[in-house]
Amino acid sequence: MADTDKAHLGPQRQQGKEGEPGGKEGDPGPEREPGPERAPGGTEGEPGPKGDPGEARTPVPEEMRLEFPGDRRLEAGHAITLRAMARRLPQLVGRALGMAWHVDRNAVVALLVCQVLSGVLEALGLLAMTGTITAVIASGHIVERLHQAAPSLVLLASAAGVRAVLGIAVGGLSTRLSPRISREAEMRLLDAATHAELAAYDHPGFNDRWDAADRGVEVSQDMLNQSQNILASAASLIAAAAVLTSVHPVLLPLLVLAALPQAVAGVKGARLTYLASLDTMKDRRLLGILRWNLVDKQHADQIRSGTMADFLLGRYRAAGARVDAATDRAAWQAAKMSLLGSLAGGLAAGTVWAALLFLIGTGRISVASAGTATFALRSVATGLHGIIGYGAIIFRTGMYLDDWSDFLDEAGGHRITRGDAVPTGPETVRAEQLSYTYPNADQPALTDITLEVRRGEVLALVGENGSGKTTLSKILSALYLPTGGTVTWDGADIGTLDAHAAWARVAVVPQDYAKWPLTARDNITLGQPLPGADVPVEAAALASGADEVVTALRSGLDTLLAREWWGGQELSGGQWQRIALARAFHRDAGLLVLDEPTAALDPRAEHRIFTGLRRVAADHAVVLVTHRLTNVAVADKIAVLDRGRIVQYGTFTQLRDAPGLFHDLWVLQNDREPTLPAQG
Ligand SMILES: Nc1ncnc2c1ncn2[C@@H]1O[C@H](COP(=O)(O)OP(=O)(O)OP(=O)(O)O)[C@@H](O)[C@H]1O
Repeated sequence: MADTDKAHLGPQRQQGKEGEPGGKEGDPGPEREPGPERAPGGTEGEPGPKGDPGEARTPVPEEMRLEFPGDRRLEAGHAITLRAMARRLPQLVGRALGMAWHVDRNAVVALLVCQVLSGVLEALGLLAMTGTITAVIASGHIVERLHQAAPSLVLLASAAGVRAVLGIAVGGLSTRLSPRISREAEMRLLDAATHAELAAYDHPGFNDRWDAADRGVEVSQDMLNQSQNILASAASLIAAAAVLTSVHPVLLPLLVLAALPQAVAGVKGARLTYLASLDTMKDRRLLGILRWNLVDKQHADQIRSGTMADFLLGRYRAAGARVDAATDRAAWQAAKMSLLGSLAGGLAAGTVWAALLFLIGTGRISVASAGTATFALRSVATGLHGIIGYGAIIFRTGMYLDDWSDFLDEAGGHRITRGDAVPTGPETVRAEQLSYTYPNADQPALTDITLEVRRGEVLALVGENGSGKTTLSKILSALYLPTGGTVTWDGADIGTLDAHAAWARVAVVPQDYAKWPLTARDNITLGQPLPGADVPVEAAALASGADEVVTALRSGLDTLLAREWWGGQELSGGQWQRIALARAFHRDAGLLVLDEPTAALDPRAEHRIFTGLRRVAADHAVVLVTHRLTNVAVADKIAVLDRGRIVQYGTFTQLRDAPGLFHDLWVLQNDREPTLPAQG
């Protein structure tokens, strides 16, 4: 069986948070945050091209480094503009609040109230500024002037104090909401992934989309902070703009114009960062996979015995260097952009200040109003800067979240869209001229397969490596749908069946069975106990030989099977295989698929399985995949596969005694005369 799932979602997600892919490391990183004093509680934080089979190919060494689909990169590059950002900002803030609303609506209401209050208080504070300045610069005795300024000063101080408290409340509410939003986003993503067709994993694009969506989960918790920073900036901007306009109407439009260059630079910076993140996605995934393989217990012995650590670390270093180089390039370009923006912004700001001086000089505004305008100008500038800066960040976050929601909409492009018929049985599984070609494969893995297995029968699939046995067993059990021909269960095409209901009727022991870090009982029942409590579990364990394993466990069925986990116990390879068999025998299924079910078993345990198989077959249609030809004597029918086609079909004795592939393999397997040392 070709193990295509080594780089699957599991390990990647596990490293996601601290390492890679999609982790923090190597991330081009968020842009520097604008206006830290502004926001209460703000935190940031194909396979190769399918060549023409007729063409001669130049062999290219295939590194674990793939190219990102160009169209998506282009799309993203074009999408990030100032206008697009202005259009999307309210939508993104709405989305963040919507997600938060779903998680905890009371907290969202409280958050919004705090923001509005904070804006109102800022406006009051600025207005109080005029009273204070007027009183302080008036003529008269200092005590009298201070007395006159007292109400404004009290208002100013109270507004600042209450705003500080509101800031703390907003911080607390965000801390409460953010992780919950992230978990909700992750739950939805995991749910979508488990509702994708199994074949999705064979499409290279699926992993890309998963990575991008996974990134969306990571940033989802930042979205609320970014939104509320924008809201805070907007609230104080509106308050200060109102005050500024009351001082003189020309000041506000001038200031908005002055902020434009920095807005453009901010958006361009966000675009560069996002594109760099897309460019490095494959290498970041590679880092994650390498990291996982370097520390995973399953490979720890082979890394040592194969002295592979230096080689793998070298690969890690090279991929990391590529990520760093791309990140540096983006950072350097963004810095240049930012410098230009700041220069232009500085010139524009100078114009605003000159206008203010002009207004004072020509007596159009009083000195007290000019004082207020100075503070309001600063507030408006910080507010604008906040909206632009956080806008650019949330815009980028929004792009990751788009990837996330796209994945949810279509389960990564592979949502299961089969029928809704609920199967019983199946009593008869039949393949008719079945063919199957893996995505992006040049050759079909199966061609023109016609066979049948009924309840009470054992059908064996034999053939050399890569002949298509595992693929066929996956199609018969409705895990894959054929790309040609049909597979029917009791006459119903498997494409018309409800997928989950169909899988509930199948018990599979795959070559690489899962070793769940659960108790022995849960490892057998898979969390789906049958009526009768432990009685069916014990019966399944007895049939598979797992009874001996369970008896030897410290707490029997209650023992946790995973030594890395606190209190767990570890099993040997063969002991695990007995548990995997018990799992299949326990299932209330009509079709039983056994793919090399005894590869790890000792002769006694193997004998027990095969002598018991006829009993098991009484209630099941059994498909048995094995290379041990003595074991297929138990089968009613044997299909011999060669390069995806059935080349022989018959009973054990018919095939063994007739010339053909089965006979050849049989002879080779039994050609084991011990070579005696030469007599000297
Ligand atoms: N996920 C996949 N994507 C692309 N090709 C695949 C995939 N899985 C298997 N194949 C190809 O399909 C063919 C049949 O593979 P399959 O695993 O069904 O063979 P098998 O007879 O079970 O082999 P083995 O005896 O080694 O387990 C092989 O050529 C293999 O390379």
